[in-house]
Amino acid sequence: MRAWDTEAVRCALRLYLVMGSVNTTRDPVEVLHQAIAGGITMFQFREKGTGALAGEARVALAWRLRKVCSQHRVPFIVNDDMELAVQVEADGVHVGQGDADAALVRARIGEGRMLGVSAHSALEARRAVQAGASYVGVGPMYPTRSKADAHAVLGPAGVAELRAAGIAVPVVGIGGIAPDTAAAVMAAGADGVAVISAIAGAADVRAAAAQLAAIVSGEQA
Ligand SMILES: Cc1ncc(COP(=O)(O)OP(=O)(O)O)c(N)n1
Ligand SMILES: Cc1ncsc1CCOP(=O)(O)O
Ligand SMILES: [Mg+2]
Repeated sequence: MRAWDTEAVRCALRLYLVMGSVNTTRDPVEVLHQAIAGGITMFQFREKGTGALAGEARVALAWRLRKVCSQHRVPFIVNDDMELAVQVEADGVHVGQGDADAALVRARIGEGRMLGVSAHSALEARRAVQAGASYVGVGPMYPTRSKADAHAVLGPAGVAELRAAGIAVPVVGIGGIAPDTAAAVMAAGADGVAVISAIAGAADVRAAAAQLAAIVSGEQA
């Protein structure tokens, strides 16, 4: 299992697709192929919400998506479920403040995997780092329809607050991010943006990913 040092994590966070079967009307495997072709740098399997797969069907989809990421050397993260992450040999897990305790997840997945933790304040971010987080996900940056129980909108100021408090770990912004807002999240101090609908819901997935990849790399305004 590849060890994920801080700079490798920072690079992986650049353009981070988060998706499950409920986030697209197409085959998620094909969407992932197109997103990788467009330039995503990490993928998170987030199978939750109304209509989400469960049981063997969920595990089977996780394996299919995991194999696509392996073929293209794109890091594969599992949302919430540390046992599924271990089962499908994921590169990491992402948990929120209402999920399993970050320190317990770190102990379960070992030091060779990434641990992402959601944070809505510098205090939560500091506690996540102390628990062993490899990166923190901060949001929602903007209003989102992809997470029914989202925290109050923070805006890019939520990222700037962490940096002003001296939080130096890799940070990714998430929530309602689109081509016209991604640059502001990066300018606030994020190392990358995490998106669901801006890519998974796009008519042309590859083009949507490529546009965001150009923006976060500074090649396009
Ligand atoms: C990269 C990233 N950041 C934040 C989240 C949100 O996680 P969480 O607060 O646990 O909410 P759910 O996604 O589990 O509904 C995330 N998934 N990924
Ligand atoms: C998982 C998650 N965590 C905070 S907002 C959000 C949903 C992001 O989805 P979208 O990019 O479609 O707004
Ligand atoms: Mg969660």
